[in-house]
This record gives sequence, C-alpha cells and structure tokens, in this order.
Amino acid sequence: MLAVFRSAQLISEYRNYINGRFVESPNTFEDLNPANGELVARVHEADAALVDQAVRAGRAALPAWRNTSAEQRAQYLERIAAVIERRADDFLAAEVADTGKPVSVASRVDIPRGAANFRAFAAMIRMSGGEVYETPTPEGRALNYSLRQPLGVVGIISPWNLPLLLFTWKVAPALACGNVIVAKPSEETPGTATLLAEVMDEVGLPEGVFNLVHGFGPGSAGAAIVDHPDVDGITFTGESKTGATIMRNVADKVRPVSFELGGKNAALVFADADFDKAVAGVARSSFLNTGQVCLCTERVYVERPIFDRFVAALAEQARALRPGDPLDPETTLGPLISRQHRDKVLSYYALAREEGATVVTGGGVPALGGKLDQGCYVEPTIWTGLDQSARCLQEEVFGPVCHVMPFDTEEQAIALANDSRYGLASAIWTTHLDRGHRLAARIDAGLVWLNTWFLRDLRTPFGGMKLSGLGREGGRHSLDFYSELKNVCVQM
Ligand SMILES: NC(=O)c1ccc[n+]([C@@H]2O[C@H](COP(=O)([O-])OP(=O)(O)OC[C@H]3O[C@@H](n4cnc5c(N)ncnc54)[C@H](O)[C@@H]3O)[C@@H](O)[C@H]2O)c1
Ligand SMILES: O=C/C=C/C=C(\O)C(=O)O
Repeated sequence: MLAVFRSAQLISEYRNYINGRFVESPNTFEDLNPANGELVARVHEADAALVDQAVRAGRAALPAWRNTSAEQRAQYLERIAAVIERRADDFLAAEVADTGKPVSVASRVDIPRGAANFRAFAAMIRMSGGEVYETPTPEGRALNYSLRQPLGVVGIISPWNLPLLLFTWKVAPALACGNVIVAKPSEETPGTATLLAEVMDEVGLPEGVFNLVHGFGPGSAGAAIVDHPDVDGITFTGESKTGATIMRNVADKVRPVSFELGGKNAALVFADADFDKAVAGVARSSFLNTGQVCLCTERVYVERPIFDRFVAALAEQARALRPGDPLDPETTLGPLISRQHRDKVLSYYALAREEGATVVTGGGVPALGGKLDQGCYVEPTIWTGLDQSARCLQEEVFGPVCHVMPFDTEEQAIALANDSRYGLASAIWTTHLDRGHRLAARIDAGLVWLNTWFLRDLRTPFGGMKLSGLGREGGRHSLDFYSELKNVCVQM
C-alpha cells in the first residue's frame, strides 16, 4: 500500500498532451485528494488556443492513421493495455488520490477495466466485418458492400466517477475505428488520463492521434472542444443537463453525439427473491463507489410481505460499511468527489427530512478523526416513507443513499419503477424468472440486471433512455458510433 501512496506523491504536475508532446499552460488549477483535502497535483488548463492546437494536430495525423489497418490498430490497443497492466500501481495511486475511492474498489473495478476496454475493442475491430448484398437487376445483378470509415477528429469528454474506466471506454473504440482524438477528463480527476498519455507516448502512437487537454466545461477546454468547427463528433458522459447544453451547442454543426447521462435507477425486490442475495446486491448497487456510479440504485421497491425485514437487513449492510483512509484495505466507503458535491448530497439529506422521510440510518457526516475530517465523507443513508413524487425520488442525488418503498402487485412495481424522467439501469430480484423476463421487457431502462448488478459484457449495448442518454456504446454499437458507414453499389 505504501508503494501505491508513494507513487501518487511523485506526480505533481498534470500537463496537456498535444501532437506527441506534454504541453504546459500559464493557467493551472489544483487537483485535491477528496479523502483529506491535500494537493495531489497542479493541472495545466488548456484554453481554446491549446484545444485548437490539439484539433489541428489530430487533423494532420488523420490521413495516415485512418489508412492503418484494423490489425495494426488492434496491435496498438493491445500494447496500450499491456502497459496499463504493467503500470497498474501508478494508475491505482493516481486514481485513488484523485477520487478517494478505496483501493479495494479501484484495484478491482477501475484499473482492470482500463486495460480490458482496450483489449475488448482490439478484438472487436479485428472481428468486425461489413455487409454485402447481391442485388438482382434487370441487367443481371449488382453487388452492394459496406465500408467502415472513421468519423475523423473525435471529441471525448468524461466524468469523475469512474475516471479511467469511462475515459478508456471511449478512447479505445475511437482509436480502433481509425479516429484521432481530442479528449478531456473531468477537472476533478486528471490523473489517470495523464498517465494514459504517458502510455500513448511509450507505445509510440503516432503524434497527433491522441491528444489530451485538461480543464473545465463552460469557458474552458470542454466548451472549446464542443464549439470547435473542426471536431467531427462528440462523445460525452456526464450530467443530463450538461448533455442538453452540449446538444444545443453542437446543433448547428449537425455532428454525431453519443451521450451517457444521469440516472435515478430502480431496484425491484420480490418476496420470492433469494433474500440474502437481494440484500447484498441492493446494498452493493446503492453504496458502491459511495453511490457515485451512474448505474447505482437510488430507488428500491420491495414487495410488502418482506418490506420490514428487508429494510432492517439493508440498514445493517449500510452500517457495516467502513468509511476511512482509501489506502487502507479494510476501508469500504470512500468520500464523495468534492466539497461541492458533498454539499449537494447533504442538501438532499436535508430535503428528505423536509419532504417527510424516515431516516432509517445515516443522514449526516461521520466523525473519522485526524486528516480524514478534512475529507468529503457522508454517512451511507437509507430513507423510507417518501411519496413517489418527492424530489428525493425524482432527482439524481449521486451519493450513498437509497429510498425503500413497499409495493403489492407487479403492475404497481413496474409503474413505480417507470415513474421517472430517467431510464438508465435497473435491477430485478426474483426467483420467478418468467416474471423477471416479463418485467425486464416492460421497465423503461437501457440496462436491466436480473438477480445481479453491474455485471458487464463489453459486447452488449450500453446506454440509457429518456434523460439518461442518447445512443448506445459497447460492442458493435461503439464501432458504429465511431464510424461513418458507407455503402458501395457495383453494377456487375
Ligand atoms: N450514463 C453513464 O454511463 C454515466 C457514467 C458516469 C457518470 N454519469 C453521470 O455523470 C454525472 C457525474 O459526472 P460529472 O459531475 O463529471 O458530470 P458533469 O456533466 O458535471 O461533467 C462531465 C464532464 O463534462 C465537462 N463539462 C461540463 N460542462 C460542460 C460544457 N458545457 N461543455 C463541455 N464540457 C462540459 C466536465 O468538465 C466534465 O469533464 C452524473 O449525473 C452521472 O449520472 C453517467
Ligand atoms: O458510472 C457509470 C458507469 C458506467 C459504466 C460503463 O460505461 C461500463 O461498465 O462500460
């Protein structure tokens, strides 16, 4: 563990990476560790001029890069994955320092998926074929075949909750499809994206193919990417309201966009569920990463006969979580990402009381002592007793909190689950599998897990309905988004 901490201390400047060189800028901002408020690094903010340099570098690199073969690009992706795996400790240190997430979470979720995303899309681009149709014509026949060509210069903008996972979830397929990239990680979590630039440098990715710019959204690098006339497509993961802003800002350029946005995810627990499995599963889906996963459950609906027993058992799981030093392997609950985000979550803790919630457990800030009291910790919290129309049941909190409500019938359960402006993920806990499949088809969510949660096959479509997103990524859906598909028709 000391090694992890020490390597985090070695990094003190996060620079932009443009046209194969690390680039400083006169404006820097602080990257703070949310577990203790300590300075992790100074980050060089890219302004519109640096973003323009990055776009131009991409444009210049595109002709050669797009002419590489899928096999050549797959080999680059595999080399990138191998270096991520070799430098796993450095990535772990940077991720934990930026997010405060327990090393037990980052080492099992975030860092392995960083490498896995590159390996997955190396395999997928190798196997991706096209479409061919033989078309009868009055003269005989024609041959139709499709060509997969890159979008061009792709803007990637990612969030702070699963920084490396979500950044590479977009970088990997974009590169696989022959695009060049101008990518901006969240201002809260610049570390692992900067390490990824070091990896690109080490594997010898041609200059200008991968460009990294640091900064914020409005008035900074994020808006500069979106506004740049020579960016051919935008893939964004973040809040729904930010997605709407980006959509407005790219509208007149009619550029393809892929949005992975917010959620207010429901879990349905039936009386016939495996009780212990459902309790453990809902606890994990509510509190993993301190509730800062877009797929997390914030609304739990439980069939009435087991409601009281379920609430008591879930509260026991919440109380068993151990907030603490993220580098301590015993820690199972880290801080929220920032003071600002903690203020937001605590404002919902207060609102819930105003809206009449019963606070079954939590609702405040844990006293941890020492430096950790400078951290952004909150108690894992469970509410009951709110009306479905309450703001705490309609708005995304994005913290370690869920509300539990009883239901009596299947129809009631599906109506409650679908009573949301979001439609990202859901989990259904029942041993009655034909009911599970029936409800999975009726629930308004892009992702449905039956008797499990956050189990991922990277070939599957991933994305949300309603306010939760636009489009799907994952498997061939990523290849299709990061490509211009062309049809060629030949009169034989
Ligand atoms: N659906 C998913 O797969 C998914 C995954 C992770 C997080 N999320 C959502 O992301 C949110 C938390 O992440 P966040 O707080 O970083 O979101 P956010 O929208 O505040 O910021 C996301 C990214 O967008 C940038 N940005 C902000 N405003 C911008 C603008 N006007 N133009 C260009 N870029 C801009 C930010 O700098 C950051 O890099 C939650 O709502 C969560 O549900 C969704
Ligand atoms: O916080 C949201 C998590 C998204 C996860 C993925 O995009 C994935 O597992 O590929």
